[in-house]
Amino acid sequence: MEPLILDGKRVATEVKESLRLRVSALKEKGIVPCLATVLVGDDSSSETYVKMKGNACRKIGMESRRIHLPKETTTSELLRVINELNSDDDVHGILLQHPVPKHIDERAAFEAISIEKDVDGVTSLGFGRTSFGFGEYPSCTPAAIMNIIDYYDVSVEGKHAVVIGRSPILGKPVSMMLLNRNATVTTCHSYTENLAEIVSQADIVVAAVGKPNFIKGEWVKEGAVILDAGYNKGNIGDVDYDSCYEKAGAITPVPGGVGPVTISMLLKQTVDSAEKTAELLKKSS
Ligand SMILES: Nc1nc(=O)c2c([nH]1)NC[C@@H]1CN(c3ccc(C(=O)N[C@@H](CCC(=O)O)C(=O)O)cc3)C=[N+]21
Repeated sequence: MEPLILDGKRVATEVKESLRLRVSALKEKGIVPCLATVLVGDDSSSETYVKMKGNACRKIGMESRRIHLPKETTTSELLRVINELNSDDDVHGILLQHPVPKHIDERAAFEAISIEKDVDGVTSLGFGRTSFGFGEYPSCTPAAIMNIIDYYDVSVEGKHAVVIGRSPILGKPVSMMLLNRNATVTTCHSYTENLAEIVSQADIVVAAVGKPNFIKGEWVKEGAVILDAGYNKGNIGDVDYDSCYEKAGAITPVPGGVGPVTISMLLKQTVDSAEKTAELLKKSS
């Protein structure tokens, strides 16, 4: 049987439609939700992603402030920029695009983002809260995966979810979020032995390795739900789509799957943050 195509574009469009109304309501109160994006260096695909994020903001009436720093930027210079954004009341969310050039301490830069503005869920505090199940802003790609799962009513409780990848803003937090929804979670990574055998036991497969077409259809159980969070050069996912299509019960395409929803989650969490500012202003006036 042909799998259900999990249409991320459609999910993202619905999320963004609902945000438009919230953005106009905020603007009536004099608050323009604003996301600051920080890009260091001149990696062309990072530039494309950051542009897409800024454009998506403007399309729904939000503001985006784009900060582009040269590749020679030092860790302390980057920290200073982040601290300025932290104390700027007009900025409701900060996104530091990963990866930064190798000489920069990326973890230190992520940690410098204040928790109120960590709409991209990159701080250890944000991760810890998300893991405990009360985090306000989970990382955007994990949030997107959960959003797609919910939109299509994929059942999670008691299911075996196999996550391939354990990065701090993708594999690790999505593993925790699935665990919090009562899945049985296996997190695989580059040291995992018998990967194919583990994947073959999965009801839900989340691919987050960053290796093009890595997950093969032969590994996958008939009827499994496959979510491809991989982004590789040339818009190629981590899932070998054609072979997995034959086996899957449901599958996200690339492009048009997890990616667009990731951006809509970033916008949503920035609007959430702006609404909290509005609440605080109301209380203090
Ligand atoms: N701090 C940080 N947070 C991130 O969330 C983050 C990051 N760094 N670094 C890079 C990755 C990558 N990422 C993507 C988001 C959307 C698409 C996306 O929308 N892609 C479209 C196609 C893109 C195109 O049309 O060119 C699609 O899949 O349909 C892709 C990739 C967010 N990331």
